[in-house]
Amino acid sequence: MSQSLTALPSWHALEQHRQSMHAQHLRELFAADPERGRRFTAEGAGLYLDYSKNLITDETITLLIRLAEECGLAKRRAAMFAGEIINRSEGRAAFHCALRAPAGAVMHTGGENVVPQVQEVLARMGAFVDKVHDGRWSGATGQRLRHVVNIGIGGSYLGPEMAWRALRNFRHADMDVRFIANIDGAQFLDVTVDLDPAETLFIISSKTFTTLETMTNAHAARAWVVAKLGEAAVARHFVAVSTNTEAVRAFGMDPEHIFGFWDWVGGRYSMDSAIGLSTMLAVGPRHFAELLAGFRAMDEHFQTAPLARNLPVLLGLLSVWYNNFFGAQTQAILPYAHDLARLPAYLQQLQMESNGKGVDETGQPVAVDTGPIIWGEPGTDGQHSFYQLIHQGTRLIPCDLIGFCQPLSPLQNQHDLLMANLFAQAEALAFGKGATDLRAEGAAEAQIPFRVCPGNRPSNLLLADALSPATLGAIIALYEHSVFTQGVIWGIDSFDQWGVELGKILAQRVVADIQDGGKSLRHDSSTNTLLQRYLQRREGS
Ligand SMILES: O=P(O)(O)OC[C@H]1O[C@](O)(CO)[C@@H](O)[C@@H]1O
Repeated sequence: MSQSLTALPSWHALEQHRQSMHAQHLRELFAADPERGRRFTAEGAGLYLDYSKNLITDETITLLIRLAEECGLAKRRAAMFAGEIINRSEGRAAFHCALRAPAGAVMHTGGENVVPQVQEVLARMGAFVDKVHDGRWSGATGQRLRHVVNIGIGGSYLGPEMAWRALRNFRHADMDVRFIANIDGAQFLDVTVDLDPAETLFIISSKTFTTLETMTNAHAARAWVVAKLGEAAVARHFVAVSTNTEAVRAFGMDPEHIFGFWDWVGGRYSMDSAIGLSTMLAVGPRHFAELLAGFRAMDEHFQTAPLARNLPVLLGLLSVWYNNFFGAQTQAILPYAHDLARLPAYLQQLQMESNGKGVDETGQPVAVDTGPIIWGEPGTDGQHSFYQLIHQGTRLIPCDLIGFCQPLSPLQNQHDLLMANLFAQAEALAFGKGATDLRAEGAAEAQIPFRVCPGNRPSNLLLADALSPATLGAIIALYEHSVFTQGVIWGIDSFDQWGVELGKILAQRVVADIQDGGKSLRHDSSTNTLLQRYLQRREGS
């Protein structure tokens, strides 16, 4: 696919069109078209996208849409929603859209309508959450379980942690949710330091139930509970979320306490599956249902809106535009919402694990760059740190700025100040400030080269009314489908992640080497020397 990608008529046309964009500046594009800020907008699932401050013209969008058509986006999208095996290297469907299908919908994969199973797990989750909330499910000593610790990593952690923070205003009054992901004991000790095992419920979240970090932390948690409450307490203080029921049983957990999901749910696409149990414990079943409704609304928009007005398609194609035609290597996610502090980290896995691929679906090397590096921090913090490089540095960094009209945490006029910064940054990025304006303001001539902000730095601005559960669901599904759109253009499998396996296997070998005291080191000279030094010095002096 990717060999022929560069041979597509639309790709050629985009290359030529890109040349014609060299001399264009957003200042002129806006001056030439007073309607630009209204025309280059789209709406769906409660989200308003202003993409007018991108380095685009009408022709750019026409050509990008043509590219999507020539790459068969509509057909690939239909295949995903039909539960076909689109994750070919793993022989699986990527059917996360079935997780938010309404009860009664019919969605087949592998010849089976999976909606009843999804609904059954959701109902079990809801019943369990209600019991924890009203105290019918208590700890082994009869005390209320007020603290939930989710043990999981990657897709079994980033979504739940992001949602715990994002939905701060919707939390059940006395639920405290914490997360242990890292195998570094520092995190376990830090998270549990002030917890009482008698009031703590652990959720062991792992699709495979084999992940070293998660299994190690799960055993540490088990020992921590057993030390205070005895072996019999495990059943009251541990539940599991996994597709691997056999392994959960082997861990010693009652099958009744397993909340399952399916191999057609990728880890990084699983926050709306049972992996969201900690989210449901945090915000309750009703808000969790609203979160799913937000995902669903964006699924519907993605399936039905014309490509040129389709939010995920536009975002995905704009990413391709900068990645492949401007050589942009990174993309910044800048939420102007403190509660979305972990969104950049969440989207990092979603985008980089999905589209960080060097071969196409047929196993041939790709001919063009694929997934960009995703990074970011909430505004306004980032403004006082790395925005300098975005405004005046030598690299082009397309930015997604995200804001909300209504504050859920009103404090004096601070929301207006926050939003003023958001709008001002988008303006500054696009239009900058030239030497003429600086001179007119009386800037010292010697300072002018340092003070000029060239502008012409692209951004999307995503605006929603409030950071509600439904809005969060819509935002996540927006990025899921944007990532999908990009993957279709590049012709890659966005749903496997073979690249992370090698490190896992080598780590197991190194663990064995450390355990036998380095007697038979068979690595390269660098690794051997590092291990020897570590073994000599790890006890300290
Ligand atoms: O849920 P599991 O199976 O423990 O895997 C955790 C994470 O590890 C990965 O496989 C990558 O190492 C991710 O894709 C996944 O989200």
